[in-house]
Amino acid sequence: MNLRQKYDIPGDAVITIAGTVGVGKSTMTNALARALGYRTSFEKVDTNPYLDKFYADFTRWSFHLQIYFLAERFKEQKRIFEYGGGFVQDRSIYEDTGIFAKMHYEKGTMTETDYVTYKGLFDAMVMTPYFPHPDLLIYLEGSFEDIVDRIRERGRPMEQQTPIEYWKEMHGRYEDWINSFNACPILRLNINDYDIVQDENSIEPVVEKIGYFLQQTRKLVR
Ligand SMILES: Nc1ncnc2c1ncn2[C@@H]1O[C@H](COP(=O)(O)OP(=O)(O)O)[C@@H](O)[C@H]1O
Ligand SMILES: Nc1ncnc2c1ncn2[C@H]1C[C@H](O)[C@@H](COP(=O)(O)O)O1
Repeated sequence: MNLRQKYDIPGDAVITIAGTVGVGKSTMTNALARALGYRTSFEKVDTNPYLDKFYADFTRWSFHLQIYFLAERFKEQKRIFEYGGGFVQDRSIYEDTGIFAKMHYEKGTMTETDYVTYKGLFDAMVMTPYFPHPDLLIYLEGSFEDIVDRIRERGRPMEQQTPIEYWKEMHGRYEDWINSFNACPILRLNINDYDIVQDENSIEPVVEKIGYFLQQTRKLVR
């Protein structure tokens, strides 16, 4: 019996991993997909044609980057739908608008016209009854200091050159965002409570929590 069966997790659920840059979403996505026998859906970083340019000049490229991410995530959504679920997704589509686009607009690095255009497109595509929301959003949280250490350790050049205030602002916004998020059920995990890098078996308590959580939410919708 595998972990998915042991904890009574359906084969067709869609679990999305949310949290600030560097918190450990990709690492969790891989570990969880392996444990559950699910497929993965990753955001493209290395082949993203706008990301380097965006970090070099937020004002010039923020609209282009948001449109690119929206299109990519929507294509992934279609792929997940076509497979009939059974996916772990690295970052939710909701963070694009709720964190990034909003932050750049409010900080003055995205114009109001661009923000209104982007938000209108996002709402028309995503916030409708036709868009299947994930069965569960796992929110990874940790202290700002631990997360900045992880960004440094990973060492993506564009992120190293970004002022620390950017990560601080984002960290604060994530707390506010998750406290008012209601598009799907949320499971919060603190990064100090597991260590899937040092100990692969520490994924089992996470899977157990997911199983328990999905059973509770299934009871609620019945
Ligand atoms: N549970 C963990 N314990 C220790 N280090 C971790 C853990 N999860 C991720 N990391 C490290 O933190 C860095 C960022 O992780 P990553 O999964 O790429 O984050 P994200 O996808 O959220 O940006 C990487 O260097 C990764 O090896
Ligand atoms: N919607 C976004 N706007 C701006 N930047 C974004 C967006 N989504 C992801 N990013 C950036 C942040 C990181 O530098 C990379 C990858 O994110 P990660 O949290 O490391 O998976 O893309």
